[in-house]
Amino acid sequence: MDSTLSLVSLSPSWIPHNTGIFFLSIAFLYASLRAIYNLFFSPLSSIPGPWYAAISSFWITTHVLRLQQCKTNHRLFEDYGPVVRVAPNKVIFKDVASMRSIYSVHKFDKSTFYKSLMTNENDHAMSTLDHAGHAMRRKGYATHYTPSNLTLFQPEAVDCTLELVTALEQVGGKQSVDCLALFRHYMVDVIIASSHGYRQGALSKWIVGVEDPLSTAISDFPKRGVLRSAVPTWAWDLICRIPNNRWHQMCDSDKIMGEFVGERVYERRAQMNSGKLGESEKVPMLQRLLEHKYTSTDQPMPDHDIISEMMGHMIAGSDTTSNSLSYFFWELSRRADIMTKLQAELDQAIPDPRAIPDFSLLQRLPYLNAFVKEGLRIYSAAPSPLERVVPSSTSRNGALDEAFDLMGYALPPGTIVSTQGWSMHRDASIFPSPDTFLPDRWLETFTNADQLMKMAQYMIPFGTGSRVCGGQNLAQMMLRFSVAAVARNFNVVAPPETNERSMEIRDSFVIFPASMECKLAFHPRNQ
Ligand code: HEM
Repeated sequence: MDSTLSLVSLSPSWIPHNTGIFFLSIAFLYASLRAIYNLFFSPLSSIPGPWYAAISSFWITTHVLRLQQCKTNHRLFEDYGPVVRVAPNKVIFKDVASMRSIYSVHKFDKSTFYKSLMTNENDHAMSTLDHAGHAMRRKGYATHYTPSNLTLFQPEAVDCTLELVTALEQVGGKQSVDCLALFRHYMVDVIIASSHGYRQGALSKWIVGVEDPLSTAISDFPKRGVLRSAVPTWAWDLICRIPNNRWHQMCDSDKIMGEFVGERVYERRAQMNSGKLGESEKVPMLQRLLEHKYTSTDQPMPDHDIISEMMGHMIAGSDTTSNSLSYFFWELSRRADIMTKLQAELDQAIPDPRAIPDFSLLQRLPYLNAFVKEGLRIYSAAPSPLERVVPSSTSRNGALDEAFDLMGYALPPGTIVSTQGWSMHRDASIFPSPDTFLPDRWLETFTNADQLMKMAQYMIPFGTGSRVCGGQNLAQMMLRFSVAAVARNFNVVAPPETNERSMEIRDSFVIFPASMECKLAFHPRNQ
């Protein structure tokens, strides 16, 4: 009894008079104990990496916010080897066998990072985390992007590309154009043509200075996402009220796209219901989704899922392709040697510069293909860590709490694990002089078949495994159409403001130039 009393009477003297300091001390003690646990006692303690990355996520977050995550991770691989702990619960690796195991064999679920890519406050294929839920969604759209189905949309792709050439001719090299915007509008037209089945005319509007609100919304969406994830909901509602039209437009980008797609969904459903749509082999993706039934429920795909899926493809397909193209042409503007070889091949293959050949012919042009592959190696649009989560069991017999073996390290369930294209594509043992843009490394010779196969295994510009880019065939087609048509018709010149510094790569899942623009002049060639 005495002792209890003395404890009670003693306790106030244990608590510092200032409660703020008391709670700060508790927080500090907790953080220190956590840091000690993370550093010395966590199951990930034996994995190489800087100590400051192991104790908290703060360090890697600063690099994410500085838009330098890929380069930072790459330096870590150089310093610590192919497996690195980058945060208390995050491990990155650079290894082909582990990559196959995680993305293709075990098909780990995605990390919650992907929720930041949700559209219309709803999931689409890319943001669906779990494997089963994703498989159901992917089934709805996958056939749209098969090579044979895309062949049906070649006329639209060619039309859009000819419009691109005409637009550049109108400018006539007299002034430079921002390629990020130019190719975004081009890709919006292509994607809308194949997914909705009509011409948006975004590029023709842009070239005469008329805004296309849909293209603006697509470009605003990622910026909105970054802001949206950084502030709490109540603060988001407040900052969206800042009285500025351009600001409102950015805040509303998700809504603008949602309304655009929503209207088309209801319109097309009405046409389908009234039997106005005849039988046709050429079916836009929207119609495919409207006819799709989820296998788990045998119910039609709900409209809000269709809207989000359509929006997801607009976002996934436009800035990725346009940013890659901008970097491809920037490279051509400063590498006369490459442009000369490319134009020599194109001049022969495309005698009439305005007659864009069939895609099957472009696929057979060795230098064009080598150029695109090298472009996707160095300027792959999404070279960031593709995060997955170690599940509670990776064994076939369903044993629980089994650690996953990653190159000799046991990763417990819940660990976030990833590889990044940036580093796979810059592995010097596979790609000699990895930072040099060298299309010739991809050209077949009598002796390099093994080397080419190895290089192909390390190439993941479109991701890999069950979550590989759904639109990669469309992207591959459009990269070839646009490079062939533009390089056949124009020489590319970079004005002084477009230089190493302005084009330095920043990454926020997708890459973009530090200056947020890529101005280039396209001078018509003397044919
Ligand atoms: C150069 C252009 C492109 C690049 C570099 C690229 C890259 C990628 C990557 C790396 C992923 C995988 C993300 C992950 O595993 O976490 C992905 C997913 C996806 N991409 Fe692309 N992409 C491009 C163009 C396109 C186009 C043109 C479309 C369609 C119009 C598209 C639609 C998609 C979709 C739907 C997904 C999600 C796939 C799924 O989970 O089912 N992409 N893309």
